[in-house]
Amino acid sequence: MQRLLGNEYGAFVQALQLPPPVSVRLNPGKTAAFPALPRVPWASKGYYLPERPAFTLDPLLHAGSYYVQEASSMFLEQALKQAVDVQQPLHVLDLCGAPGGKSTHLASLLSEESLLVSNEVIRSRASILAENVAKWGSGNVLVTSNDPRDFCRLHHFFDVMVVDAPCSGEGMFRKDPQAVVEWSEENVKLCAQRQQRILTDVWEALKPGGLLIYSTCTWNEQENEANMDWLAAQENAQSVHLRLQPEWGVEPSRQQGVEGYRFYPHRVQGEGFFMAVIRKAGEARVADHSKSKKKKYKLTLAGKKEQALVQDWLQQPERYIWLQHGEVISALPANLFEAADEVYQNLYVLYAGTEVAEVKGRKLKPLQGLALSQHLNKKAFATAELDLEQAVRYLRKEDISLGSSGNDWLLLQYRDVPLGWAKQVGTRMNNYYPKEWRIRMDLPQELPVFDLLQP
Ligand SMILES: C[S@@+](CC[C@H](N)C(=O)[O-])C[C@H]1O[C@@H](n2cnc3c(N)ncnc32)[C@H](O)[C@@H]1O
Repeated sequence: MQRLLGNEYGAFVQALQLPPPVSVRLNPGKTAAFPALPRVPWASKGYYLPERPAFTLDPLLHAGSYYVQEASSMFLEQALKQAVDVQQPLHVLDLCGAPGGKSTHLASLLSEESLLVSNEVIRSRASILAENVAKWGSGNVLVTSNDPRDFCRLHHFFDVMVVDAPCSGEGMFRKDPQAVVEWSEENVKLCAQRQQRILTDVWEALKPGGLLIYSTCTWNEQENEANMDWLAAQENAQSVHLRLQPEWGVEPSRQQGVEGYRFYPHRVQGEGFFMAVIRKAGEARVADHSKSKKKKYKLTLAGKKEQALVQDWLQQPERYIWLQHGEVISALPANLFEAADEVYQNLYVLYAGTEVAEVKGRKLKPLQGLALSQHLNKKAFATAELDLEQAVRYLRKEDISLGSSGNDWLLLQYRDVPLGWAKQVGTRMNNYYPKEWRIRMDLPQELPVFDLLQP
């Protein structure tokens, strides 16, 4: 580091002793709030908080109104906005997706006609990714759990690929003491080799003219510039230049042909991070979304009766195609059918679009994905507003009582933002919050009040 930083090394070491900044990114599909907080300069919805609150006790976090994300990582927004026309319908891959920071960010930046495939190879982590994607509620994401090598089956499929690679984590040293314990020169070498393998494996799935956005949370050159130069030389790919504002403090870097962007804690309010963007050789082509007549599809449509029942549960139902997988009915933007089917043919899909309902005999049970969808038609359901304590107890999957009676599904909300479903049975209320998602921490005597989304 001393070699890389020269006379800035002292300031760098000092910054490592300071507490890491806390930042969040708001979900524009769920809140129009403009909090009176300092902004993350390179991300339109990123804000710094003065200290780290007990986020777990804020119902709006569980509702997907915001995501707690380290600020440097939000630079992805600049790569995407500067290097791609995000108004176009795109096929985008987030290869190393869990827990979902970059995927939820991508979901907010892409158009509704775009398909985001959000992948995580480790199955247990893929479930957390699916949970965060469902909470974000954009409805145009397929969550998959595959090894990078499986993506070669999707030949020239993606316009953009984000590879936020597993790395030696030097940039996380002040946030995660375990990263310090695990660091060794040998591990850096192994990480660099694994990254090369991952990049080689997925390259085939990128369209000619497509973009690769590569990032790590480490500083050594082997895992960063050297890897990008190696790939660009091997594949004849071009470096993509991003414009930086001097006040951001982001440092451009270059070993050979590819320009990278470095984030140091003494220069930016964020953790250590590296990003580079390269373009695959060849002509860019717009994705063909037309439906082929001869093809045998893997996706099955929901029956007419079921479709009729769920139709008005989403706004603008004509935008969707209604799928049925086992007992689950999901909605997918209709223009994505062909592309989604191709993904289903080749990969293991864990979550698709918006999970709307489960077929229970002749009845339908609304699902959590619907409650948290940005496109939910609230008018189709009875709603009830919870106070903070009721909301937290609901999210702990405790029994709560609102003193009402009835016999129907209730959409429970906190500050007008949906949290999930309950079913009234007479005066009793059954809590349908997903068991795996429940808050497990013990409650303090007094709950903190969050004003994060207040102006
Ligand atoms: C830096 S993290 C991704 C963070 C995520 N992009 C976000 O913004 O929330 C790297 C991810 O790569 C996954 N991973 C580990 N080994 C991998 C491999 N061989 N191929 C692909 N992904 C791998 C890890 O499980 C981890 O979830």
